[in-house]
Amino acid sequence: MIYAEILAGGKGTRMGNINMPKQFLTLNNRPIIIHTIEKFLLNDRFDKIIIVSPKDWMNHTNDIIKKHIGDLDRIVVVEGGKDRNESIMSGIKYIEENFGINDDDVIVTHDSVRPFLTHRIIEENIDAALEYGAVDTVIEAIDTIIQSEDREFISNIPVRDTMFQGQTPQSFNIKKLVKHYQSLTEEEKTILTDACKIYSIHGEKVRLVRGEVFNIKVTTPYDLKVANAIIQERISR
Ligand SMILES: Nc1ccn([C@@H]2O[C@H](COP(=O)(O)OP(=O)(O)OP(=O)(O)O)[C@@H](O)[C@H]2O)c(=O)n1
Ligand SMILES: O=P(O)(O)OC[C@@H](O)[C@@H](O)[C@@H](O)CO
Repeated sequence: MIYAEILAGGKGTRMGNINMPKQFLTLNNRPIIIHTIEKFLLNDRFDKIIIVSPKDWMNHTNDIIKKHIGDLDRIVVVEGGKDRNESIMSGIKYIEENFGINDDDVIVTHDSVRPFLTHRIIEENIDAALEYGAVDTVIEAIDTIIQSEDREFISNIPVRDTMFQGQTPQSFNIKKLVKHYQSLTEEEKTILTDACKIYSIHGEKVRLVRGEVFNIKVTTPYDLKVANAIIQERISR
């Protein structure tokens, strides 16, 4: 089975003073998360599309899906966890309880607040997850990346050609992901800002898929302006 998991279990604190998590803010009159879900619905390889939502926003999530998309068997809303990786695991728990996990099942996980991903990115994630078992979506670093251990002076300037910026989707063989996640210590879990690190921390290979510069994560009020500009530019084409 091939699953999509759209991560919307966060609060969006860096967006500042908003009265709802950022994934529910609108772009061109439709919630950001709806734009994202629609990209996944266009791909018929997904057996199930799991949406992970904060507990208090599950009704709202179901309501806006009904309103903007309709009542679809392929979509289910489940409760998120206290951090992003726990939210990923909540979706996997749902899969385990309802369908069981087979050796070759894969999951394409994606930030609900990256509404501009493309069909190509999704397709390449599915194919690479089936072949390699772990996939990250990245773009080449445009700026030189500066490393500073003390945050005051440069400790290293890595060769830029070897530097990439991580986006999503991140896609995994589900059995392997569960195995690796369960073997992490509690301390290791707290330093993970990224699901692929669950693999690299164990020295495991993760295949790269090229993302797009416009596949932005709507994190701050500035990003929201950029996202609106992208939408307006697409409407006027
Ligand atoms: N417990 C969590 C935390 C985050 N996410 C999701 O992971 C994605 C990327 O995370 P981020 O941009 O950091 O979202 P927030 O945690 O909501 O933002 P902030 O850190 O500003 O509070 C978002 O779609 C967010 O909803 C999630 O599913 N469960
Ligand atoms: O650390 P943050 O909460 O900003 O983001 C966590 C993830 O969403 C992030 O690792 C992917 O979007 C890839 O950049």
